Amino acid sequence: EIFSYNPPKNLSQAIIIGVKKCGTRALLKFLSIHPAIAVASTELHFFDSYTNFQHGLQWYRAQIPINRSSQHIIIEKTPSYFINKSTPLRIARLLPDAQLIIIIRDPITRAISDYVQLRNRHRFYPSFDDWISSSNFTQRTPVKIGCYTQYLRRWLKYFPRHQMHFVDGENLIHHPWEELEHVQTFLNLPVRIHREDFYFNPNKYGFPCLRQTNGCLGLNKGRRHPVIANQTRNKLNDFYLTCNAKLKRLAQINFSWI
Ligand SMILES: Nc1ncnc2c1ncn2[C@@H]1O[C@H](COP(=O)(O)OS(=O)(=O)O)[C@@H](OP(=O)(O)O)[C@H]1O
Repeated sequence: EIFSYNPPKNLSQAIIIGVKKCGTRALLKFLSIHPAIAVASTELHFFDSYTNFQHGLQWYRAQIPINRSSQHIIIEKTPSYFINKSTPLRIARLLPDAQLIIIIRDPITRAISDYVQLRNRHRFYPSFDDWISSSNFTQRTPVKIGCYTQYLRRWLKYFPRHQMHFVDGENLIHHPWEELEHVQTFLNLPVRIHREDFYFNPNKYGFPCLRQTNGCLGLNKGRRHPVIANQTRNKLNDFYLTCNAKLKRLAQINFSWI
């Protein structure tokens, strides 16, 4: 039954499939100001949860209400899709034409961001440097995720490269309008999001916000990061060197931090 749903004509779907802690929320929020785009306000976890998946595509689509008649592209973001084993096949079966948006950033910064989130949830937690000093540091999920190619390979089995778009999460912080222009072009949309739509907020460590009410992200985004030792950085740099080189080839991208 769930495979028999026919999407309404003229409605296309894009999904921000990840990556966790790379700026997925900022990207979705910024895209939501485009007149043609409707977004899901929460992470839907439809394709990575067996229970949610049983609700079927009709349920999924109902989670993304269309508020304006101009809206014809619906977008949701669930960062765990990128690393979830079942998700690529499920999306390929149900939404074979979906456009996949993948935001990635410097894996070291990403690992620190993931670590800060974990530390906030636990009362006692080792420092980042101690955490990386252990011999099995590459097995820690926050470190592993930053080796993006391991997961990207799986996606490329189900989707051609031209159905994917990579966003530079570092540049989204410094020049959001540039990254958004690329996304709008990828989605075949006229460019409606411009430099004037943004300002940099000194109260949010200089992160960009939209020039509108509630235009900044919430307090759980843009957290303070710990300063890390050179030794830690070098260790992570060595680990990510091969991953990044593979990424450059596999994704055919050339971001400044790769
Ligand atoms: N404009 C703006 N405002 C605030 N934060 C911004 C922005 N752009 C990118 N970022 C970075 O996004 C990081 C959080 O990424 P995600 O939204 O993908 O996190 S999550 O996976 O949904 O938890 C978040 O990570 P932390 O700095 O560790 O909080 C930010 O570095």
